[in-house]
Amino acid sequence: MNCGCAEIVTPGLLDLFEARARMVEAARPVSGVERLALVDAAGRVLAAPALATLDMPGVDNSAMDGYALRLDDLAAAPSGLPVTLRVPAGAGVAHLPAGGCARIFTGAPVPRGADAVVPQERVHLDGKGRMRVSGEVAPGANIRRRGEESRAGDVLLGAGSRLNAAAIALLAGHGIEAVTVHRRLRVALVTTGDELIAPGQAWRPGAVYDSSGPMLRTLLAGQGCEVLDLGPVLDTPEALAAVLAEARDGADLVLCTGGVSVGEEDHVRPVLERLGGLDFHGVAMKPGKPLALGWLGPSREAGTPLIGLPGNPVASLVGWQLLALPFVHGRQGRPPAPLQRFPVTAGFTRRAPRGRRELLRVVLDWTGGAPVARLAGGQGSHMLGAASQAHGYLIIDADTPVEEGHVYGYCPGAQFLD
Ligand SMILES: Nc1nc2c(c(=O)[nH]1)N[C@H]1C(S)=C(S)[C@@H](COP(=O)(O)OP(=O)(O)OC[C@H]3O[C@@H](n4cnc5c(N)ncnc54)[C@H](O)[C@@H]3O)O[C@H]1N2
Ligand code: MOO
Repeated sequence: MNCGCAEIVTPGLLDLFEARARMVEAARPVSGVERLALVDAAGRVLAAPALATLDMPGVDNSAMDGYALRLDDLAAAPSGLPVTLRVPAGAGVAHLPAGGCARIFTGAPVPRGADAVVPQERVHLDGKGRMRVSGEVAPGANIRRRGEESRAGDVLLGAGSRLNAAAIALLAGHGIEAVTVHRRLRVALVTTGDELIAPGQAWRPGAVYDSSGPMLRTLLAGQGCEVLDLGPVLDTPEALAAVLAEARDGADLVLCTGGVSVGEEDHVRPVLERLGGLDFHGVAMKPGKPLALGWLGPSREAGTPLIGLPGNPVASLVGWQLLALPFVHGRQGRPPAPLQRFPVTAGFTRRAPRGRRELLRVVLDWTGGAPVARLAGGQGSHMLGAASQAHGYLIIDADTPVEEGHVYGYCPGAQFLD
């Protein structure tokens, strides 16, 4: 399957991983922190480590619904132990009287003196309220020990950690009510193109409904960014320069789509060079080739960074995920993360991408018990259908054909949502 485009080998393209490293290197964290209630901090990035307030677990407690006992008492009472105590979750730490055992529930404090918990499935209760156990019981069985996960004062999450659902739960479990987080990143979004129209506007031949704008707004919102929406902009250098000058003030990053290729209607690069400077332009990736990083303002240090994503929507998506996202994370104070990849077998053949790495939109088929990558649909960089269905990308090195049954690097899409 191919998009029918002629393959052009462009000299001087930056290697994908080199471009990613340049993005990481260029991304300085923004200053400014705020104190937020934990419940309002989902998706935000910690600006200071979060410390354990308690030993976790706070007390020895039961991992099972069952019976807490002393192993010595059990060994000494072949006809069973009387149930002399009942410990529900929420009870304080009791004492287990010698010669008896305690009915206990998951999470309830193990009474002092008990050295094992037996799950109720392994217990027989006779008519006299005595409990007998089948099988061996190991010392410490089914007891979650105080402090086995962390101790009071330990670092639970370092500065730079994103507060995902599990992180929120971890801090909530320590009774933490408020956290210090980096302020939201302000991103100015500029879509370019005379052809772009918005939903509700009448379509005419040649017009294109703006799909990258809504896509990028969704992606930015998913990263907790504040979006200043400044598009669509007409394809003239004057219109673009005016919008970029406005975008520069008050944004931590300007994200542009379209107009970044080499035609005379593509003004991003020349305007960027006039209003600031260019770090790089052109990456050996397919889709996503004409991606640019630069800055608006007097210098890289004092200016506002700009990432120019290609106009084709799938090129924009891939450029965002592999290159813009690590930059956004760096600006948010998150540490760089490696691109997650693992080997997966291709279930199709395909001609070699010329001169650049190709990121094929694939789904993983598990029907044979091991994953096999299949094309998710048409691979043109204007074809959003496959991108919307794909589980991830099969990464094909430049000038390497895809052969069915051979193994290639698979890059899961879920990593870009974190
Ligand atoms: N002679 C060459 N032409 C092109 C090259 C090249 O190397 N030499 N590279 C091609 C590649 S690869 C890509 S990717 C595109 C990117 O071009 P631009 O970034 O300049 O994007 P535009 O020309 O403005 O638009 C391209 C395409 O995408 C549609 N588009 C743009 N914005 C949106 C949007 N917000 N929503 C939906 N669709 C959008 C636009 O209508 C065009 O069809 O350049 C190739 N050309
Ligand atoms: O091949 Mo472009 O990079 O269409 O995205």
